[in-house]
This record gives sequence, structure tokens and C-alpha cells, in this order.
Amino acid sequence: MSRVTLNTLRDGKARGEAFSCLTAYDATLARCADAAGIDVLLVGDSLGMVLQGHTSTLPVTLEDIRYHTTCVARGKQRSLLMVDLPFMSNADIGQLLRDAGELMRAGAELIKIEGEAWMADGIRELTRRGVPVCAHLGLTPQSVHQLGGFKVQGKAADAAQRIVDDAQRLVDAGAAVILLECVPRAVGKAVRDAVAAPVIGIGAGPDVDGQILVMHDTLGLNSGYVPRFVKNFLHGQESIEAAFRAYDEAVKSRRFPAEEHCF
Ligand SMILES: Nc1nc(=O)c2c([nH]1)NC[C@@H]1CN(c3ccc(C(=O)N[C@@H](CCC(=O)O)C(=O)O)cc3)CN21
Ligand SMILES: CC(C)C(=O)C(=O)O
Ligand SMILES: [Mg+2]
Repeated sequence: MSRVTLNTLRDGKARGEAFSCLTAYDATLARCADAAGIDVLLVGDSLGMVLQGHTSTLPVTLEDIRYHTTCVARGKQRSLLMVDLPFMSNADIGQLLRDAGELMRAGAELIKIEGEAWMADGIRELTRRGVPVCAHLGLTPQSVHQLGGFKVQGKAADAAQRIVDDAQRLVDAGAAVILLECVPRAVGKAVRDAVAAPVIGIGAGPDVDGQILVMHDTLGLNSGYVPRFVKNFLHGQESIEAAFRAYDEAVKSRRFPAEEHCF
């Protein structure tokens, strides 16, 4: 089976075919998700919450992300490997370039960065140097203390328009992919329609080009509270790989997300 590249995601968008993404942090589950047909694996800084037990992603270090990237890179074959830049790797352009370079050397194929229109310069410099970037907009968990919690973003008309404008600015600066987290369904659709780049959603409704979830959430592994956009795909399946296949099929057939998973 041929490897997933940015072109695969662009073709998906052009054809109106949704692609599937999951977080992964280790070689075994990366191999399993890859075998199940998941198109993109993300070494997310959510590892600070689901692996390390923190209440936010802020304590996660570049070394933590680098280590899990090497693990996932050894396990996967076909999937595209996207990796989160941790909190404060955007302190200045030099730090951004060095940290992204370290993650690319560890096996990353696409670097995801939280940040609004002001990240345009950093995204331009990375893109010039051959590093493809995914810009993460909407609910950006590294700003949780500024946002006052993990809350839906872009509910007011001006906030929704700002997300669309920021996505356009960042794609103009070179962002190859946009990721939208926890926004009303209409904002997901507006961004998908506004930019040529593929748009991945989590809690952004069905009208985007790809879907992503935290792997643990698809296996029903939660610590009590379950966000609205989450679904347990292990339910009724006899293995973890079958659960990942069920998720992949639900995304590609656009049966997931359903109405109850949307804001
Ligand atoms: N297990 C896990 N799943 C995730 O999706 C995830 C993480 N961890 N850690 C990093 C961030 C944090 N995320 C979160 C966490 C909570 C909500 C949440 O509770 N959302 C409310 C919205 C409430 C409101 O705006 O009023 C919801 O009802 O879904 C959303 C995203 C997404 N990411
Ligand atoms: C939830 C996804 C989008 C993420 O950024 C992460 O897992 O860290
Ligand atoms: Mg993240």
C-alpha cells in the first residue's frame, strides 16, 4: 500500500473523500493504527494528559515529544507522521526552527503548531526550509489558562470570522494543513470552503476534510468526563485493531461525526 503524503490529503480534499487521523505515542499502537488504514498519526502533546497524567499539555517537553516520535516512527509504515510542537517552542523563530528540526530528524513528516495569524512568520520560515506545517486553530490547549478552560471557540460571529481569516493568512504563509479544534459545525465548513489546504477537525463537525481523535478516547479510556466530540469505537468490536478500523470506516463514510458529536 502506498504511503500517505501531503498529496494524498490534498487529493482527498479535491475528491471530497474524508481521511482519518489518530494520535499515537508508541510503536505497537502506531503499527496497529497504521494496519487499520489510519491515514495520519499524530504524536500529540495530549501525551502529557493521557500518558503522564497532567491536567494540561503545558508540562510536555521537546524531549518527551522527540522520544515518542522515535517510537511511533519505528512502528508505522503507511501513515503520515504529524508531530506537535510543545508549549513555548514558538518563543522565537530560532527556537521554533531548531525544535522543529529536531522533531523532523526524529521522524516527523509534518509539524503541528498552535497559534493564530501572528504565527505566519514562523510558518513561512519553516516552510522555506522544507518543513511542512499544520496550523492548529480554534481551541488551542496550550492556551487553556488564557481561554479559561477547554471551551468551544468561535461561537460569536466576529470570533468565527477571525478563525476563517487566520486560517487564510496561515495558508497564505505556507501552512500545508489546518487543524480546527472545538468550533461550531458552521465554522468548520466555512474554513474548509475558504482554504485550499486540507482541514482536519476534532469537534469541528463533519464538513471538513479529515477527522482526528485522541487514540485513548476511541478505545473508551477516559478519566470520567468525556468531551462531546468523542466516541468509543471499541464498543462491539473484538480487538483494538477492529476498533481503529471501525473509526476509519466511520470517518471515510462520513458516519462520524454525527449530530450528537457537534457543537
Ligand atoms: N483524552 C483527551 N482527548 C482530547 O481530545 C484532548 C486531550 N485528551 N488532551 C488535550 C486536549 C484537551 N482537549 C479537550 C478537553 C476537554 C474538552 C471539553 O470538555 N469540551 C467541552 C466543551 C465545553 C464548552 O465549551 O462549554 C465539551 O462538552 O466537549 C475539549 C477538548 C482536546 N484534547
Ligand atoms: C487533540 C489533537 C488535535 C492534539 O493536538 C493532541 O493530541 O495533542
Ligand atoms: Mg496537541
